[in-house]
Parts: sequence; C-alpha cells; structure tokens
Amino acid sequence: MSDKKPFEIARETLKQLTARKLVPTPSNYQTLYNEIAGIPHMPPFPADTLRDIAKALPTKTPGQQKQRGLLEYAIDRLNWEGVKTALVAYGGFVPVTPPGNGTPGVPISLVDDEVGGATAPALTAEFMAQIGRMIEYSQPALGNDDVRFTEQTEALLTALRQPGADLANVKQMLVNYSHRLSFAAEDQAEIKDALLKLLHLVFENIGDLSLDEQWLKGQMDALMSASTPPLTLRRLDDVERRLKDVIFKQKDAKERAVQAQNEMREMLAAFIDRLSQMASSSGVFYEKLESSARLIEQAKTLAEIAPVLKDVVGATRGMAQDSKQSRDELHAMRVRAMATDAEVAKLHQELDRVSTQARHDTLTGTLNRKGLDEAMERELSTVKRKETPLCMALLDIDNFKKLNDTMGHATGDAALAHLATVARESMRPQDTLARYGGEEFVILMPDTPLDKGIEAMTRLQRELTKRFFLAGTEKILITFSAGVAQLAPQESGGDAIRRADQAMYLAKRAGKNRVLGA
Ligand SMILES: Nc1nc2c(ncn2[C@@H]2O[C@H](COP(=O)(O)OP(=O)(O)OP(=O)(O)O)[C@@H](O)[C@H]2O)c(=O)[nH]1
Repeated sequence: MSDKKPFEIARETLKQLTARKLVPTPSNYQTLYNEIAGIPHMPPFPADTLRDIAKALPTKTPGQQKQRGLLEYAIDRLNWEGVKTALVAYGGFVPVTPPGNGTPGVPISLVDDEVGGATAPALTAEFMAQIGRMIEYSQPALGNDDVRFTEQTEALLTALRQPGADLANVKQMLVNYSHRLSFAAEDQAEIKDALLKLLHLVFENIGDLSLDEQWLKGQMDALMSASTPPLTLRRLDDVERRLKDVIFKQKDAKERAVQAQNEMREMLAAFIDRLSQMASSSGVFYEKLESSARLIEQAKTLAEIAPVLKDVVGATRGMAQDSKQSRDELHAMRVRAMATDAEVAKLHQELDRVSTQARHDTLTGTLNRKGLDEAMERELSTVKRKETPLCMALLDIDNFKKLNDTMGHATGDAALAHLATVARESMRPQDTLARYGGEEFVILMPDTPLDKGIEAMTRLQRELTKRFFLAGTEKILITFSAGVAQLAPQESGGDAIRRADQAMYLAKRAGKNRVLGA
C-alpha cells in the first residue's frame, strides 16, 4: 500500500492516464488508481448483472421468495459473501436466519448440526414430534386408498419419532412425502368435487322423475342447496336427514304402487277372461242364428218354422242373460278399480303428511322431537370428538294459554310459527331449533359456553320485542322464559335438557320474560 496522500494519488493517476494514452473511463481510472495506491486489483462489483440474475430467479415458494430477498439485500451492500450464501441457500431451499448486522444470515441445515445447532432452536425433538402429529392428523383427510402413500407416511412417522434420528434421511423422506402429498391433496379435492357433481345428478334425476309430487320436489330443491359448497358437517347432516325422509316415503309409496298394480292386473285378467267368454258365447249365438236362418229359408210350412223360432228365442234369451251378467261383472270391476285408485291417492296424501312429519314439525317447520333426538346425537358426538362446549336452551312462551283463549287457537298457532321464524333468522346457521312440545322449543348451540348461550337467548328476546307478532292488524308482543344449560362432561343430552327445563321453570317463577342459566 502506497504512503502517498489520496489527492497525490489522484493527480498521479490522471498523469498516467495521459502518459499511457488510456481512454479516461471510470474503470481505467480505478485500475490505475489502485495500482498507484498499491491496492490489490479488485474487479468491479457487477451489481446490475447480479440484479438481473436475481430478478430471473423464480419465487414460487416462500423459501425461494425469502432467499431472493436476501440476495437482493446482499447485492445492494456489494457483499460477495452475502450473495454466495443466499445463492447456496436458494439452491437447497433451506431456510435461513434473518439478517443480523446487515449481512444475510447463516443457513440452517438439517444435516449440518454444527451450523444448525446454535442457530436452530426449532430443530428439537419436540419440533420433530410436532411435525409427526401434523402429518398424523392430516392423514384421515387424505384417505388410505393409496397404499404406497400410507406406507410412506408410516415410515416417515417412525423416522420422525426415533430418538437420534438420521436428519439427512428424515429430510429426504420429508421431501418425498411433500411431493406425494401434493398429488394426494389434489386427488382428494377432485374426488370431493366429482362426488358432489354425482350427488347433484342423482338429486336432479329424482326431482325430474317426481314432478307431480310437490313435497318431494321441495325436498329435492332443499337437498340441492344443502349439498352446494362450502360443505359443513351440519349441512351434510341436513342432507342425510332429508334423504332419509325421501327414502322412507319412496319405499312406502313403492309398496303401495306395487299392491295397486297387482290389483289392477288381477282385474284386467278377469276382464279379458270375461271378454273371451262373451266372444265365445256370442260366436255360438251367431252360429245358432245362421243355422236357424237357413232352416227358416228351407222351411215349407209354419209347423217346421215354430221349433226353429223357439230355439232362436231360447238362444237370444241366453245371450241376453250372459250379456247382463258380463255387464254387471264389468261394472263391479270398475267400481273396485275406482275405489283402489281413490285409496292409493288417499295413501299418497297420508304419506306426504307422515313423511313431512317424520322429522319436522308441520306447524313451525322446525325439527320435531325425533329430529331433535337425531340432531342431539350428532352434536354429542361432535362434543366428544372436538371437546367443544355445547349449550342447550329450553324456551317456553309466556301466557300462551291467555293468547289462545283471547285471540283463538289459530292465532296461537300463528304466534308459534312467528317465534320459530324469528328464532331461525336470528340464530347462527349451526344452531338447531326444535319444537319440544306445545309452546316449548329447544335450541342446541354448538361451540357455545354457558355465558354465550345465555347472551344468545337474551338477544333473541330483544329481537322478539323488535319484531311484533301481527294478529290481523293488532301488534302483539310475544315473550318467553328460557333456561340454558351447558352440557357437563359425561352428561346425557336428556339430562342437560332437564336442567335447562328446571332453570326455565325458575325463570317463570321469577316473573317470566327472562333467561336463567342452569
Ligand atoms: N294454538 C296452539 N296452542 C297450543 C299448542 N300446543 C299447546 N297449546 C296451548 O298452550 C297453552 C299452554 O298453557 P300453559 O301451559 O298454561 O302455559 P302458559 O299459559 O303459557 O303459562 P306460562 O307458561 O306460565 O306463561 C295451552 O292452552 C295449550 O292448549 C298449539 O300447537 N297451538
């Protein structure tokens, strides 16, 4: 290194540029300056070229994005070491620690324990166990149809849980697993879409076949909308319940149709039998008439004609009797056919009524007791699986007898339907509303602790005060008393409802129009 001062070096550099007849470019100046100053020759930092390279690098994964950011950071600081580290890390998609004092961080390697040990606290046994749990929990969603993938998953889980596992090996297994996982996840999504499409086709088809059945058509429309994404277990539960109703109705209707068909077949057989009897007896009759006509033509005296006429009269009388008998039998058959027809129509109506009532209350459209039992079963199994709180409320309309007595039973009915509508519209979609008895309703509120359940019922009370019930032109305020219980561990649904019922009773005793927790 020269001991000249910078301005002396600069002057000397200019002199040398002229003396050596060099073009005065910045790079020639820099080279001569370094030479005179005794600074070792350093090629200029190709920042622009490196930036172009950085720009061309793909950033498809978060790892790549991060490495490219670090590369640009190093280029800005003309830091060769940083460029090298970022590029090496980019090549392996290995995560790096965040930049500390202005230089890109040191890559954590799953393989190199010395480098990773100090800076990668995440790579502990607990971390590996967590990855294992994550893989295990996602397994049911991917199905187990692909035997090789299942085996690969099991091998990876075993490797992850082995104390002192060979990290290089685990890393390779993870890479292979991720690769296969991406296909398996895509497959599952496609299978779900395809199944949904098939389900819709089936619904459409049943709906088209049953144009004349209003109830069935309504159920099909509801099924179509319930099976439209986004799907939730509750919506699928609704699909299942409705399909059960449809199947129940179809089964009964089919049995009745087969029975009616058999009766019709028997009648038709009897009718054809009768017709052939008529045909053969009328054939005999016409033959008799023809031979009588020939005898009459050939007759020369009245005495010869008389017995022939007697035969004709006898045959005609027999024919008339036969015809009358046939007519009577056919008439009886017609009456029977009409009666069967009327019976089938009546049964269809009855089936409509019964199957609508199977799980739903016809007056309010809410679930009935049977529907509630099924919904409760489903909620209880979710509680067990997910360990989430489940609240149930029991509502009883206040002074309902008085409303019935003063305004009439029909108005009472309309008030019940009004309460159900307001409740349905103000509750969350995942809540279940059921008519428990006369003027009592049960609401199941999943994922809801007691305080939130009480809040929800209080909100419903407020909503009812805003939305008056209109009996003709008269505005009537409907209130209710409610008890809310949160399902206790090991408690049955019935017991929790009984506790809610007791709390509701206390709410009545305390002055009505209030909500109490059990
Ligand atoms: N309109 C109508 N009334 C019903 C129906 N089911 C039950 N009820 C009537 O609801 C009334 C309930 O009366 P109560 O049990 O004395 O209760 P309440 O008058 O509401 O008194 P509190 O509960 O103490 O506020 C009875 O009169 C039942 O006949 C129904 O489907 N429609």
